[in-house]
Amino acid sequence: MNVTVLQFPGTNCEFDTKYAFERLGQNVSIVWHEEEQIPANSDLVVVPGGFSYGDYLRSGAIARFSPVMKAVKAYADRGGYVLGICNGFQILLETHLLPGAMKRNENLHFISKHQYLKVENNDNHFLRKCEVGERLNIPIAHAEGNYFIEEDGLKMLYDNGQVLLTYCDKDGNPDNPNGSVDNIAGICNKEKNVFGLMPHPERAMESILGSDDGVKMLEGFLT
Ligand SMILES: NC(=O)CC[C@H](N)C(=O)O
Repeated sequence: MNVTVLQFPGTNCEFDTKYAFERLGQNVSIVWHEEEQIPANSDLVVVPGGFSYGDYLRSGAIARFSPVMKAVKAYADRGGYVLGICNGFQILLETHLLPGAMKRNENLHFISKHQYLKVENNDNHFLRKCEVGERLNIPIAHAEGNYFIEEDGLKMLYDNGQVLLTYCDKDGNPDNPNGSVDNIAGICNKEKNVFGLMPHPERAMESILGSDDGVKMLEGFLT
Protein backbone atom coordinates (compact mmCIF):
# COMPACT_ATOMS: atom_id res chain seq x y z
CA MET A 1 0.00 0.00 0.00
CA ASN A 2 1.23 3.53 -0.79
CA VAL A 3 0.62 6.06 1.96
CA THR A 4 1.00 9.78 1.28
CA VAL A 5 1.64 11.93 4.35
CA LEU A 6 1.23 15.68 3.92
CA GLN A 7 3.59 18.25 5.40
CA PHE A 8 2.72 21.90 6.09
CA PRO A 9 4.85 24.59 7.73
CA GLY A 10 4.44 23.67 11.41
CA THR A 11 3.53 20.01 10.95
CA ASN A 12 5.35 17.94 13.59
CA CYS A 13 3.91 14.43 13.36
CA GLU A 14 4.81 13.56 9.75
CA PHE A 15 7.80 11.41 10.70
CA ASP A 16 5.95 9.58 13.51
CA THR A 17 3.17 8.86 11.01
CA LYS A 18 5.67 7.68 8.40
CA TYR A 19 7.34 5.46 11.01
CA ALA A 20 3.97 4.01 12.08
CA PHE A 21 2.93 2.96 8.58
CA GLU A 22 6.43 1.72 7.70
CA ARG A 23 6.31 -0.42 10.84
CA LEU A 24 3.18 -1.94 9.32
CA GLY A 25 5.17 -2.69 6.16
CA GLN A 26 3.76 0.09 3.94
CA ASN A 27 5.44 2.50 1.51
CA VAL A 28 5.26 6.07 2.73
CA SER A 29 6.07 9.33 0.97
CA ILE A 30 5.92 12.79 2.50
CA VAL A 31 4.45 15.49 0.26
CA TRP A 32 5.06 19.20 0.84
CA HIS A 33 1.92 21.36 0.98
CA GLU A 34 2.90 23.46 -2.04
CA GLU A 35 2.55 20.46 -4.37
CA GLU A 36 -0.49 20.65 -6.59
CA GLN A 37 -0.64 16.89 -7.05
CA ILE A 38 -0.48 13.89 -4.79
CA PRO A 39 1.21 10.71 -6.08
CA ALA A 40 -1.16 8.98 -8.50
CA ASN A 41 -0.61 5.63 -6.77
CA SER A 42 -1.73 6.86 -3.30
CA ASP A 43 -3.95 4.36 -1.49
CA LEU A 44 -4.31 6.58 1.56
CA VAL A 45 -3.60 10.25 2.26
CA VAL A 46 -2.82 11.14 5.86
CA VAL A 47 -3.03 14.73 7.10
CA PRO A 48 -0.84 14.48 10.19
CA GLY A 49 -0.74 16.34 13.48
CA GLY A 50 1.09 19.49 14.42
CA PHE A 51 0.68 23.23 14.38
CA SER A 52 0.27 24.18 10.74
CA TYR A 53 0.93 27.92 10.36
CA GLY A 54 1.39 28.12 14.13
CA ASP A 55 -2.35 27.58 14.69
CA TYR A 56 -2.86 31.27 13.79
CA LEU A 57 -6.52 32.39 13.46
CA ARG A 58 -7.79 28.86 14.17
CA SER A 59 -6.00 25.53 13.89
CA GLY A 60 -6.08 24.47 10.23
CA ALA A 61 -7.68 27.71 9.01
CA ILE A 62 -4.67 28.74 6.89
CA ALA A 63 -3.51 25.27 5.84
CA ARG A 64 -6.84 24.69 4.15
CA PHE A 65 -5.70 27.12 1.43
CA SER A 66 -2.48 25.21 0.66
CA PRO A 67 -2.30 24.03 -2.98
CA VAL A 68 -2.13 20.35 -1.97
CA MET A 69 -5.57 20.54 -0.35
CA LYS A 70 -7.22 21.00 -3.76
CA ALA A 71 -5.65 17.70 -4.83
CA VAL A 72 -6.77 16.05 -1.58
CA LYS A 73 -10.33 17.28 -2.11
CA ALA A 74 -10.36 15.90 -5.67
CA TYR A 75 -8.90 12.61 -4.40
CA ALA A 76 -11.57 12.35 -1.68
CA ASP A 77 -14.31 13.24 -4.17
CA ARG A 78 -13.14 10.28 -6.27
CA GLY A 79 -13.56 8.03 -3.21
CA GLY A 80 -9.91 7.99 -2.06
CA TYR A 81 -9.22 7.31 1.62
CA VAL A 82 -8.14 10.28 3.73
CA LEU A 83 -7.22 10.24 7.43
CA GLY A 84 -6.75 13.42 9.47
CA ILE A 85 -5.04 13.09 12.84
CA CYS A 86 -5.34 15.94 15.34
CA ASN A 87 -4.22 19.02 13.37
CA GLY A 88 -5.04 16.94 10.30
CA PHE A 89 -8.61 16.54 11.60
CA GLN A 90 -8.75 20.31 12.16
CA ILE A 91 -7.57 20.92 8.58
CA LEU A 92 -10.20 18.52 7.18
CA LEU A 93 -12.90 20.37 9.15
CA GLU A 94 -11.70 23.73 7.84
CA THR A 95 -11.63 22.28 4.30
CA HIS A 96 -15.22 21.06 4.82
CA LEU A 97 -14.23 17.51 3.96
CA LEU A 98 -15.70 16.69 7.37
CA PRO A 99 -18.66 18.37 9.08
CA GLY A 100 -18.46 20.48 12.24
CA ALA A 101 -15.81 22.74 13.75
CA MET A 102 -13.17 22.74 16.45
CA LYS A 103 -13.16 25.17 19.39
CA ARG A 104 -10.55 25.79 22.08
CA ASN A 105 -10.58 23.17 24.83
CA GLU A 106 -13.17 24.02 27.45
CA ASN A 107 -10.49 24.60 30.13
CA LEU A 108 -8.45 26.72 27.64
CA HIS A 109 -5.36 24.60 28.34
CA PHE A 110 -3.26 22.41 26.09
CA ILE A 111 -3.98 18.83 27.17
CA SER A 112 -1.37 16.10 26.68
CA LYS A 113 -2.08 12.67 28.19
CA HIS A 114 -3.12 9.11 27.52
CA GLN A 115 -6.87 8.89 27.00
CA TYR A 116 -9.24 5.97 26.60
CA LEU A 117 -11.55 5.96 23.61
CA LYS A 118 -14.63 3.89 22.96
CA VAL A 119 -15.27 2.45 19.52
CA GLU A 120 -18.81 3.50 18.56
CA ASN A 121 -18.91 2.17 15.02
CA ASN A 122 -16.68 -0.27 13.13
CA ASP A 123 -18.72 -0.42 9.94
CA ASN A 124 -16.03 1.50 8.09
CA HIS A 125 -12.58 0.98 6.63
CA PHE A 126 -10.75 2.67 9.51
CA LEU A 127 -12.06 0.80 12.55
CA ARG A 128 -12.98 -2.51 10.96
CA LYS A 129 -10.29 -4.32 13.02
CA CYS A 130 -11.82 -3.04 16.29
CA GLU A 131 -14.93 -4.22 18.16
CA VAL A 132 -17.85 -1.91 18.88
CA GLY A 133 -17.61 -0.96 22.57
CA GLU A 134 -13.88 -1.77 22.65
CA ARG A 135 -11.67 0.61 24.64
CA LEU A 136 -8.48 1.92 23.10
CA ASN A 137 -5.68 3.68 24.95
CA ILE A 138 -4.42 6.47 22.69
CA PRO A 139 -2.56 9.71 23.52
CA ILE A 140 -4.17 13.10 23.01
CA ALA A 141 -2.24 16.39 22.68
CA HIS A 142 -4.21 19.45 21.67
CA ALA A 143 -5.48 22.88 22.63
CA GLU A 144 -8.32 23.03 20.10
CA GLY A 145 -10.04 19.67 20.41
CA ASN A 146 -13.48 20.80 21.51
CA TYR A 147 -15.54 19.36 18.67
CA PHE A 148 -18.75 21.21 17.88
CA ILE A 149 -21.60 20.53 15.50
CA GLU A 150 -25.10 21.99 15.64
CA GLU A 151 -28.07 19.76 16.53
CA ASP A 152 -29.20 18.87 12.98
CA GLY A 153 -25.65 18.01 11.99
CA LEU A 154 -25.22 15.85 15.08
CA LYS A 155 -28.40 13.94 14.27
CA MET A 156 -27.11 13.34 10.74
CA LEU A 157 -23.82 12.02 12.13
CA TYR A 158 -25.71 9.47 14.25
CA ASP A 159 -28.20 8.60 11.51
CA ASN A 160 -25.38 7.83 9.07
CA GLY A 161 -23.08 6.00 11.50
CA GLN A 162 -20.47 8.76 11.32
CA VAL A 163 -19.68 8.97 15.05
CA LEU A 164 -16.72 6.60 15.26
CA LEU A 165 -14.96 7.27 18.57
CA THR A 166 -15.89 8.88 21.87
CA TYR A 167 -13.79 9.68 24.93
CA CYS A 168 -14.23 7.37 27.91
CA ASP A 169 -12.44 6.43 31.14
CA LYS A 170 -10.59 3.19 31.81
CA ASP A 171 -13.84 1.47 32.82
CA GLY A 172 -15.60 2.57 29.64
CA ASN A 173 -17.70 5.30 31.30
CA PRO A 174 -18.15 8.52 29.32
CA ASP A 175 -15.35 11.04 29.74
CA ASN A 176 -14.81 14.45 28.23
CA PRO A 177 -11.33 16.00 28.37
CA ASN A 178 -12.03 18.99 26.13
CA GLY A 179 -15.76 19.81 26.03
CA SER A 180 -16.59 18.05 22.75
CA VAL A 181 -20.26 17.57 21.88
CA ASP A 182 -21.33 14.09 23.06
CA ASN A 183 -17.69 13.28 23.97
CA ILE A 184 -16.92 12.87 20.27
CA ALA A 185 -13.26 12.08 19.50
CA GLY A 186 -13.51 10.93 15.88
CA ILE A 187 -15.90 11.01 12.93
CA CYS A 188 -16.08 10.23 9.22
CA ASN A 189 -17.89 11.73 6.26
CA LYS A 190 -21.18 10.34 4.99
CA GLU A 191 -19.44 8.38 2.22
CA LYS A 192 -17.08 6.82 4.81
CA ASN A 193 -13.84 7.52 3.01
CA VAL A 194 -12.69 10.60 4.97
CA PHE A 195 -11.83 10.11 8.66
CA GLY A 196 -10.75 12.51 11.40
CA LEU A 197 -9.82 12.06 15.04
CA MET A 198 -8.11 14.18 17.67
CA PRO A 199 -6.16 11.34 19.39
CA HIS A 200 -2.85 10.12 17.90
CA PRO A 201 -2.87 6.42 16.91
CA GLU A 202 0.61 6.85 15.38
CA ARG A 203 1.91 7.51 18.92
CA ALA A 204 0.48 4.22 20.19
CA MET A 205 2.41 1.68 18.13
CA GLU A 206 4.52 -0.03 20.84
CA SER A 207 3.43 -1.24 24.27
CA ILE A 208 6.86 -0.28 25.69
CA LEU A 209 5.89 3.35 24.93
CA GLY A 210 2.54 3.07 26.73
CA SER A 211 0.18 1.42 24.27
CA ASP A 212 0.07 -0.38 20.95
CA ASP A 213 -3.67 0.13 20.45
CA GLY A 214 -2.92 2.41 17.49
CA VAL A 215 -1.76 -0.62 15.47
CA LYS A 216 -5.23 -2.11 14.99
CA MET A 217 -6.61 1.31 14.09
CA LEU A 218 -4.09 2.00 11.34
CA GLU A 219 -4.22 -1.64 10.21
CA GLY A 220 -7.81 -1.05 9.16
CA PHE A 221 -6.49 0.78 6.10
CA LEU A 222 -4.20 -2.03 4.99
CA THR A 223 -5.33 -3.75 1.83
N1 LIG B 1 -0.95 17.45 18.24
C1 LIG B 1 -1.50 18.27 17.37
O1 LIG B 1 -1.74 17.94 16.22
C2 LIG B 1 -1.83 19.63 17.87
C3 LIG B 1 -3.17 20.07 17.39
C4 LIG B 1 -3.47 21.55 17.41
N2 LIG B 1 -2.47 22.32 16.81
C5 LIG B 1 -3.93 21.97 18.76
O2 LIG B 1 -3.13 22.28 19.64
O3 LIG B 1 -5.10 21.95 18.96
